[in-house]
Amino acid sequence: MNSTTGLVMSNITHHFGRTQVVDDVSLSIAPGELLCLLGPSGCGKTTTLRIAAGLEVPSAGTVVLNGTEVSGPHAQLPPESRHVGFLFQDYALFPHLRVRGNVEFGLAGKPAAERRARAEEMLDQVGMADYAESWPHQLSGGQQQRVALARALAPNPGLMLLDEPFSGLDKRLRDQVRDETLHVLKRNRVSTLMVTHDPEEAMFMADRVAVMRQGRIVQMDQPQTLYNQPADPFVASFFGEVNVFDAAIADGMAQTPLGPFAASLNGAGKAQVLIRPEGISLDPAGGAEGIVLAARLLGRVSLVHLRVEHPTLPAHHLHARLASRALPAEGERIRITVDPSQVFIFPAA
Ligand SMILES: Nc1ncnc2c1ncn2[C@@H]1O[C@H](COP(=O)(O)OP(=O)(O)OP(=O)(O)O)[C@@H](O)[C@H]1O
Repeated sequence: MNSTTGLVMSNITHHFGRTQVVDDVSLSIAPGELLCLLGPSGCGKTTTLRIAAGLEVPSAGTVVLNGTEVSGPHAQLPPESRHVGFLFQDYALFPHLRVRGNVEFGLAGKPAAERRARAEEMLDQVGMADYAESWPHQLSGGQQQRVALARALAPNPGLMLLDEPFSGLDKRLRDQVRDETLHVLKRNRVSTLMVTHDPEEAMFMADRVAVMRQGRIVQMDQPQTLYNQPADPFVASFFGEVNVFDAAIADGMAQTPLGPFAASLNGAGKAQVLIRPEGISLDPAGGAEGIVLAARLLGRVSLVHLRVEHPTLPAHHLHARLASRALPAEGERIRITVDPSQVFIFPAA
């Protein structure tokens, strides 16, 4: 990417007192790209976003925004000079201003007619044009969040920063507002850094995802690459439950109760084999047999608890997610097969 556009954060490190919470983070966001920081609570996502915003001064490293150093040895610009837009869970609308006044707020200094036209354009984009004269307290949570998005985008920021912006909404509304937000951000081609702890949300929103753990970026790539080629067990299991087997490697194969799987690890030794529940399917010709302990329809998929036995390896309790709605009976013996693309083998920890 051209280093004069978008956001470039280089070797960012940050300490609170003696605790290091961001550890040598480097990332870049191209114009119009949406990058999600994804990770468990306390891994340093929000601190990284606050450093990009100018709300936190990093202990070391540089932040360059659209070609200008905004944080680093030569400059430390305050948030209001960075031309960034914010959308936070609790970034409330100004209660004393009507919806129109809220959206016009960031346009101070522009002629009144221009402010009004821009506010109307943005309210129209987020489907809130009919509410311009409403007060914030008259709106639902989802409507307020749409107005907050219009307000943040109205000044045409060079970067949008979103911190768990949908977590205050209930699930149904969240899905809808999330979808609308993605389309509005993409239509406006604004570079966006978003923080979430929800892998599904990251995959829904992001062009690329940076998975963070203990202040470091563990893997940064397109969502499908993270899902299909996770760098380590932490990334693999962050995208959903996995069945875990401790396995010995013999002749390049990891030995599990579900059969051997080709392992490209060097030499013999011990491995950790992770198998996604959706990688297991019923197959009368399958090579492994399981006893059904329980089976539940979860909606679009069924979850089947299986006990798998093996002549020489310990028995294993595992979960299979089946697309089928026909549930096997408790106690039934079924044959299963495993999709190798849903099997990940790493050296044992
Ligand atoms: N102002 C502060 N002073 C001291 N410690 C802080 C401060 N802000 C955050 N921390 C600590 O830094 C660590 C990283 O916090 P941060 O908010 O960046 O993580 P996060 O990944 O965004 O987690 P969460 O989703 O829970 O907010 C945490 O251990 C947190 O307690």
